[in-house]
Amino acid sequence: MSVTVDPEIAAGLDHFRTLVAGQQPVWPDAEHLGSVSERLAAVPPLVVPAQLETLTERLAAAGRGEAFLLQGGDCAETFAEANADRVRNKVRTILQMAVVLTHGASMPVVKMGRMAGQYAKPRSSNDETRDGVTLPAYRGDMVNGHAFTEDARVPDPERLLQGYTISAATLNVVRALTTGGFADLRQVHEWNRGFMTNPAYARYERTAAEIDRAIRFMAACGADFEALRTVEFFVSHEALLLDYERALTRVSSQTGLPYDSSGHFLWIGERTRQLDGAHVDFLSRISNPIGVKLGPTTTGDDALRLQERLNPDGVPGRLTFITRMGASKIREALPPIVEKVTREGGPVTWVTDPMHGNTITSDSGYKTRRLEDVLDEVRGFFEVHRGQGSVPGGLHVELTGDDVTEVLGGSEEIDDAGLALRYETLVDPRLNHQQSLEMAFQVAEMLQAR
Ligand SMILES: O=C[C@H](O)[C@H](O)COP(=O)(O)O
Ligand SMILES: C=C(OP(=O)(O)O)C(=O)O
Repeated sequence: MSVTVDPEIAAGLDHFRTLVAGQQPVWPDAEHLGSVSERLAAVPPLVVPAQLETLTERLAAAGRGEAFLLQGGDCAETFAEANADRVRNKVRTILQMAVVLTHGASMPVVKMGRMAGQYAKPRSSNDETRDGVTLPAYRGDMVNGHAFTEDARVPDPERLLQGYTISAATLNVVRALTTGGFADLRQVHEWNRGFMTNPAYARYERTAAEIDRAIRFMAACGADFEALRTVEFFVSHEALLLDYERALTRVSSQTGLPYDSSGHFLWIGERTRQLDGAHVDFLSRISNPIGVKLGPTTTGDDALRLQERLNPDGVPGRLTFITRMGASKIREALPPIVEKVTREGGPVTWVTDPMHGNTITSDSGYKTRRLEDVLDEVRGFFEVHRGQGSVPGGLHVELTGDDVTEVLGGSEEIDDAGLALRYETLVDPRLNHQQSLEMAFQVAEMLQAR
């Protein structure tokens, strides 16, 4: 008698439940979580396997130095800001940065949002205390509310369903923008409209004028520009809430492989990358392209073991290491890691996150970062890879398309007093639209030198 084994069980997708999972909310009602998980297991996927294969190829190209990954978006997306304006502003910022990079370095740019799913956050502390009152920390809109009240801070599984719905709606806007004409390269001037008063925008305008001229020249030569109408755009988030990620995982009837349909690219954070932990186990079993954040305490052995565990077959583009060392540490901390993985491991796409190792508290008490530190870490990243003969394959940044004042510096010289003007993030500080463009111009120069 033949026995049919459920493909999800055969793939060991629930093995992570036997392991330690860091940074999980304490859900007050296990039955409620169970019923939400069942509902999520039946919803349509947000992404499909063919897109994941394409992205794996793109990331492999970035790993070989034939493309460059630009991954950006909010630290913590919120449900309230999942509206057309905010999504459009972020997509536009990424498109503008990509234009600057492509133009400056003649390099295809793989465009990816930290978007449509970035609703859960790891925290340094489980609690937050204000004026003698202690409540559970805010862990992202997919877990609890940001308001400092007892009710809001209780983790609520219904938020997982809301997160799915809002991810779907966000993805819908992203698709409409990237395939419906807004992202057409012939709109390169239009994206800058209303932003013309500072040096980064003026510089962007000159780049746009050159691109425009080149397009008009090619059009006059009879070139077909239909391909410029749409852009390939992927979405990503931290795979933190394993109950959600597991419920969104489907086994493809075509390939027989499990894929997590919650986003194209998923990463594990610095706080949950333990080799014997639940997150590494779960990500080792899905076939999406995946990333791991590596902080300054990572050893070469840690990185090598992760590479062996998460990409045992050495598939190019499957694994991205996103290093986030801090500007003052990267030049010492990164070389031994790159050396070990390059000498003894399989293919890896190396990406820099110059945000998370450079967080400081300003004198007035804001959690912030200095743009100069952020840029210095990117510079260090390029220097280390040049020294090691490896490839700096991409940039991962926390940014917004709006004129917030959360990061110090830039040509508008945001200082400590200026932070108060428009400090809106619920967790970590993001580059604003103009700082993002400034960064793109500097990174384009580094890429050109590469
Ligand atoms: O985005 C990264 C982390 O979630 C964040 O830095 C944690 O912030 P905390 O130290 O305020 O908890
Ligand atoms: C938490 C994050 O980063 P890290 O894991 O690098 O601290 C993040 O990118 O939101």
